[in-house]
Amino acid sequence: MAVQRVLIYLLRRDLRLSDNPIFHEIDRLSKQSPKPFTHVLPVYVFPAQQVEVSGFLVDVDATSPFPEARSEVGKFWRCGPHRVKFLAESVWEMKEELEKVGSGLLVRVGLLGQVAQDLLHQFEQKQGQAHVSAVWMTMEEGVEEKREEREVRRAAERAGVDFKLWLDEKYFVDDRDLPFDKPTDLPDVFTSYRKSVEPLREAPRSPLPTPPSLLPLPSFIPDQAPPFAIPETHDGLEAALMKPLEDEPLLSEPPSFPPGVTSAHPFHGGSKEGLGRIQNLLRSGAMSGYKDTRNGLIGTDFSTKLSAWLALGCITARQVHARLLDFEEGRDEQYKCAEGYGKGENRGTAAVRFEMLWRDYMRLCTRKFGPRLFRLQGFRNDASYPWRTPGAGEGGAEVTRMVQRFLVGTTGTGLIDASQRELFLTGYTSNRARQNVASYLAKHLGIDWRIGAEWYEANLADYDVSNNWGNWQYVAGVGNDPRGQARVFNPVKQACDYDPHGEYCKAWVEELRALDDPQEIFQGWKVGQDRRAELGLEGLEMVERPMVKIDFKVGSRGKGGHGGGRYGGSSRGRTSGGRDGDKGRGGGSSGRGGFGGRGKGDIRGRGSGSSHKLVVGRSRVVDEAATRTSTDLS
Ligand SMILES: Cc1cc2nc3c(=O)[nH]c(=O)nc-3n(C[C@H](O)[C@H](O)[C@H](O)COP(=O)(O)OP(=O)(O)OC[C@H]3O[C@@H](n4cnc5c(N)ncnc54)[C@H](O)[C@@H]3O)c2cc1C
Repeated sequence: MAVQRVLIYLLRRDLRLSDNPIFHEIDRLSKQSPKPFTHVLPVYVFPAQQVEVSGFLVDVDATSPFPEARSEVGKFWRCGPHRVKFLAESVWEMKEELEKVGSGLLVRVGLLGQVAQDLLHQFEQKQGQAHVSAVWMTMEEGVEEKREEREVRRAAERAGVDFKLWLDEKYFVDDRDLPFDKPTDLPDVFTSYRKSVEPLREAPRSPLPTPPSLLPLPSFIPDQAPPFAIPETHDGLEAALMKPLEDEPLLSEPPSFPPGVTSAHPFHGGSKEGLGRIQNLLRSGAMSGYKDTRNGLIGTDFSTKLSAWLALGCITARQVHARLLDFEEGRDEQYKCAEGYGKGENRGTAAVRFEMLWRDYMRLCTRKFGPRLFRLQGFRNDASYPWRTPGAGEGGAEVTRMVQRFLVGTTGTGLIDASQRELFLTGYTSNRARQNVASYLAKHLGIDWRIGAEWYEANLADYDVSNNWGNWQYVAGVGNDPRGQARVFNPVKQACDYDPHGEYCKAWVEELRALDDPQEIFQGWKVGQDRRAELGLEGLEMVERPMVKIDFKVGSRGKGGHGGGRYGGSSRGRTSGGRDGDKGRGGGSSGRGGFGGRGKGDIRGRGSGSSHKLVVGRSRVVDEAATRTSTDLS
């Protein structure tokens, strides 16, 4: 029997068959004679430093050889239940899709470099039967991801096997079309970058076709290294990934899912649902209305909700763009009943392209600044802010307690508490809410913004290293925001603008449902002592001891309108100006278990009792003046 020439393809955040440069190339090469490879082994590795893999242990006595996948500052699980589920679904669908085209997917756990080394070693033992000709994978940004690439390269070199790092073509503007050569040439202001690649509608390349079939798996399939075992079903896989998170939940006393509320992100992982979502948005008209609804808070359709599929590479930005073009040019009859069909680019479709360019930009910033993405001083390398840190130092205990309340959503500021509970319970919260939460932690509380970024990493279904850490930096004032520390969101004013009747806050913060006056919903502490018992608010820490009292006169606003359905459903967000280009863009570890594990995740907790005015960065006190600043900016 002829020796099989095997290509190993290590999948990462490129979990799709269509518009995938590696599968496309495999398909092309398989038509050549002689073929460079006779067999292909696609492999997905759950990376042990990012995803907790102890749930795959088979032997009860076995101890995981890997440290727990916990964040650096807060010690949170790095990949919480919502992303675990979305990821498991995406990986499993990838496996099934590959099986349909004559291939398959090998699922493994461990450190990518070690797994690669182990696979290559096992193949070496089978010299007469199969020979690995090459290892391919796509390139990612991020410190860990780069380390993984170096380790896989080294493993391949040691085994005398070719290694190739591919560009993952999942972004809007292809790297090969960037108007600069070196990462350091990326402008530090988004607008300058945007202008350099405009017109956006002409910028992306066309998606690559889906291979109709693939070369088969090799006849020898290497084993998973002990002490782990890989489940053979999707349910088994998800259960193994969930186990450590269930044994030690992110919060010991989590908020419960409030009655009558539906998730704004009820979606599942995998390309099929992602691509279907783009079509639904176009058919329903939601894509065309996006510019006007994107600052909404309630429902599935105020924004695209494409982020989680984009983050894992289940879909690509240029697939979104291609479908927008089909709609705009009137080339796809399925959209013909939707407003704007065949009428060219509209405000909504243009705005979606604009946001996808932000995603590109954040990724390019990671490439430019490397490890500074994760540093407290940020891209700006600004060490001037007196960040407050939890832990043993002076005032550290109070900060620890504040962080616990921030995580469970009992701060006393309605919008922040609603968003934090929504995030924890559903794995999603809107961009508007994210901006406010980040600004609240970093600027109103002056607390180390990395704790917030880590909490988002743990909870977001759509976590993306560049988007998350880049946006946190941006809002915290240490990233690539030309306005830096001057940009502050007043979450009370923002609630008035984007949740004028308090529907969103009441949906997620059940304790506030007895209230009608938005002024009280957004700032529970404004409810008079005499009414607290009657309204069931007596003894609530968030009402009696808000972490900060952020003033804003509700009556002074009055934009009116709000997002439709009560507590969720498929309503669209309210129409509101929001930002315009760059202008309004806003916008000490506690040991194992971190804050959530030990915290009294109490809705009616005792708390530190401290309620204080805002202390931020350079001793700025956010008051009426800052409120005005916030009004101007967002
Ligand atoms: C503090 C903070 C943390 C964030 N963390 C993440 C994260 O981990 N992963 C993530 O994908 N996005 C993150 N974002 C960006 C943004 O909030 C989400 O992309 C968006 O809310 C996802 O919902 P959507 O798909 O409906 O977005 P839409 O409004 O429909 O936007 C379409 C797409 O454009 C991209 N996009 C939109 N806004 C941004 C932005 N500000 N920066 C970069 N790309 C953007 C996303 O890929 C999104 O899917 C963060 C924003 C903030 C302020």
